[in-house]
Amino acid sequence: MDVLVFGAGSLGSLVGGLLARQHRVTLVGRDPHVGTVAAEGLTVDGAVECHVDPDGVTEVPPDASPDLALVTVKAYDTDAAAAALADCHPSTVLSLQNGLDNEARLADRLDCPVLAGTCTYGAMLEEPGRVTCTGVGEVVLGPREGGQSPAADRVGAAFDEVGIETTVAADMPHRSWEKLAVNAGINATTALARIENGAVLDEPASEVAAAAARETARAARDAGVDLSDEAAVDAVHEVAAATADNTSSMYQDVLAERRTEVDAINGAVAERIDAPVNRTLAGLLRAWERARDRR
Ligand SMILES: NC(=O)C1=CN([C@@H]2O[C@H](COP(=O)(O)OP(=O)(O)OC[C@H]3O[C@@H](n4cnc5c(N)ncnc54)[C@H](OP(=O)(O)O)[C@@H]3O)[C@@H](O)[C@H]2O)C=CC1
Ligand SMILES: CC(C)(CO)C(=O)C(=O)O
Repeated sequence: MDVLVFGAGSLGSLVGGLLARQHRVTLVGRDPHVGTVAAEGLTVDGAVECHVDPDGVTEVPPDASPDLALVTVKAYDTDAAAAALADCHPSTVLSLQNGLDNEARLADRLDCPVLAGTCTYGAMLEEPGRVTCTGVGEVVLGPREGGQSPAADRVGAAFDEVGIETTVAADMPHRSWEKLAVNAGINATTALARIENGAVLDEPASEVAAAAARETARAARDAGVDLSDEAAVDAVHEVAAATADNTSSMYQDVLAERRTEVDAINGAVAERIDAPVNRTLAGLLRAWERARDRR
């Protein structure tokens, strides 16, 4: 399979690197990382290890026509990804991003099947040319509207072939909303309280996280997806326990003074329904982002 990874930072480099064990892969990202990959190859270390030689470029090549375009930019760069991919007419697109609506925004601009995905692998770009797998998890993917499709089966088989733990799912709307509830509960709470994921199991953080997850479940039901409050809160507890020592991606962003994905997570819930907890969490993170912009 000819795979183009748009947004070869931490996650894109890990998944692209693993796919490059069997497939022809082009990493589109930033220098000096992609230049180093082009010159010296990509090293994957940590929980999975390999050295591979994908192409590394800063723009989608003019002659590209990939079988699969993998979107791994942050949620706030999704529209730019869609614009860049529109010219190369990929046969299939898969988003592995966190946050709501990434797939819908890609589908608005692209004339091919857009698959939804969730990913619980952990990845960290340590230095140009080297990405660490900080935890083996699972990729779940399928048609964004639910059901089955030949495109989802083909991509699932390509991931399986290189040893990525993969499930092709017929209920992606439910799974995407459940992942959103986990991120809505854990990410902003940990970023604002400056705690590791495991601390979300204890009061008073647990009540904040559970309230954000329950509101997310209500927004899911409002959108026609059957996610109960109890299932959403259970998912937060399961993930917080399984990733107890993790610094959530939003807490990492705050520590590194980077923009967060709060608009696509808590902000997206508060945009859809009256959700005071998510609105407050989003407001506090946005206030921090504004102060950061002024510094
Ligand atoms: N890292 C992880 O373990 C996991 C991440 N995710 C999700 O995956 C997504 C990506 O996360 P992550 O990999 O950590 O993020 P990164 O910021 O590490 O990677 C995204 C990369 O894409 C680059 N990029 C953005 N726009 C362009 C462009 N127009 N052209 C070329 N390169 C571009 C960014 O560069 P620049 O910063 O310079 O713009 C950055 O290097 C997020 O939605 C995240 O929530 C999900 C599960 C696990
Ligand atoms: C699952 C979780 C909460 C793991 O840290 C995550 O997706 C994130 O940090 O963005």
